[in-house]
Amino acid sequence: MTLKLGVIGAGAIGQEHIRRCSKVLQGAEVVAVSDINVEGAKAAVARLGLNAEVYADGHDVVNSSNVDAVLVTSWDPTHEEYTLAAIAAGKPVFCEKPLAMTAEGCRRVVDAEIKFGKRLVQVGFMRPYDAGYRALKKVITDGEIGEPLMLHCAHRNPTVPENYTTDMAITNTLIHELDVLRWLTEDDYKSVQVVFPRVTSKTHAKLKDPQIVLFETRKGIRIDVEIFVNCAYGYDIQCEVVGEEGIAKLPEPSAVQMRKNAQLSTAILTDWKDRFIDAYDVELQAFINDATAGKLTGPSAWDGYAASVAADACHKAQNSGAIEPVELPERPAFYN
Ligand SMILES: NC(=O)C1=CN([C@@H]2O[C@H](COP(=O)(O)OP(=O)(O)OC[C@H]3O[C@@H](n4cnc5c(N)ncnc54)[C@H](O)[C@@H]3O)[C@@H](O)[C@H]2O)C=CC1
Ligand SMILES: O=C1[C@@H](O)[C@H](O)[C@@H](O)[C@H](O)[C@H]1O
Repeated sequence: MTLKLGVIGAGAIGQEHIRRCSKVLQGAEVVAVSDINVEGAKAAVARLGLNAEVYADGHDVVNSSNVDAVLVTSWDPTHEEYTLAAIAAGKPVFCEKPLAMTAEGCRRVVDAEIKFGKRLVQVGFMRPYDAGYRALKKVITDGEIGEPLMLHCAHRNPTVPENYTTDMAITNTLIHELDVLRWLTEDDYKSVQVVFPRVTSKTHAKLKDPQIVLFETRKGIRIDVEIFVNCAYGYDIQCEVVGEEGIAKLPEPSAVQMRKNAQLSTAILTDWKDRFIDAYDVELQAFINDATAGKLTGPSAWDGYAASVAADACHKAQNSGAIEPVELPERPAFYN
């Protein structure tokens, strides 16, 4: 069976996901695409040589009788609305991160899904599908470094556009760590503080950059995450786990080592599309397989909610400068 996909949002990642679902992965076909920029969507469909309907309104994609499952790849503030619409239509939906702009919004999705009575939502947290993070988790769960005590992490982008603001460093960027570090440590956050180092001259008035986010987990692990989205030199994701018996570090992406002009060097990637290209393939193949089988198993609406509860606390901490509690309610049995 071929799963017929409708995609809402044909920008950077929308086009990447349309390409991989049409040209790389098995078992799916993109039959409908929408974007408020209809001409852009038409151009993307034509470039890939697809035979897909193009709509201006994402709800037409959700409600098309030709569409079996939906990918939401439009701007962050539109995710909740389209995900709720897909649930109302009883269609599986892969929603890019964040699931919603606030924990309250994510909770509406969780409640709608529970009311529907079956998992329909996978959130686009791709890092748990990344071979490097999976290898790091295995080292931890195999007990090779003893119990984790501290994590030192960094999320660095070379640059961001003018419309990227201080709060987006949390909702749009740190949200990946908020999910993957829960998954890695099998723990939840207890409290958070945000501190602002000296501001880079490469930022603009509405973005304080860099930021350091400090967590304590329920088990007492201390985590620091540097978010630096105008770091200039590359796209760089770091994660080091300090355990009782040793240290484990996220592997660097593979790159050829060069000896040239009296220098030893390895290139650093500059684009998120390349850094996690394999992980995106694996996460979407999993969604296609699971949606076809009628049983989703990837990052859930609850995971989206848990990340957003922590994100809300981070926003509070950005403004207060204080240590703020992260209060995640007990996970409903539906998500066990
Ligand atoms: N998992 C990951 O690593 C990544 C996830 N993302 C997420 O994917 C989403 C899209 O990001 P990008 O592609 O980088 O942004 P983008 O700005 O390149 O593309 C977004 C597209 O959505 C369209 N759009 C906006 N509102 C819409 C609406 N109501 N209905 C239909 N289309 C609408 C825009 O016209 C634009 O073409 C964001 O939510 C972002 O957080 C983005 C990059 C990487
Ligand atoms: O999700 C992503 C972008 O939306 C976000 O803007 C970047 O900061 C992240 O590194 C990237 O993975």
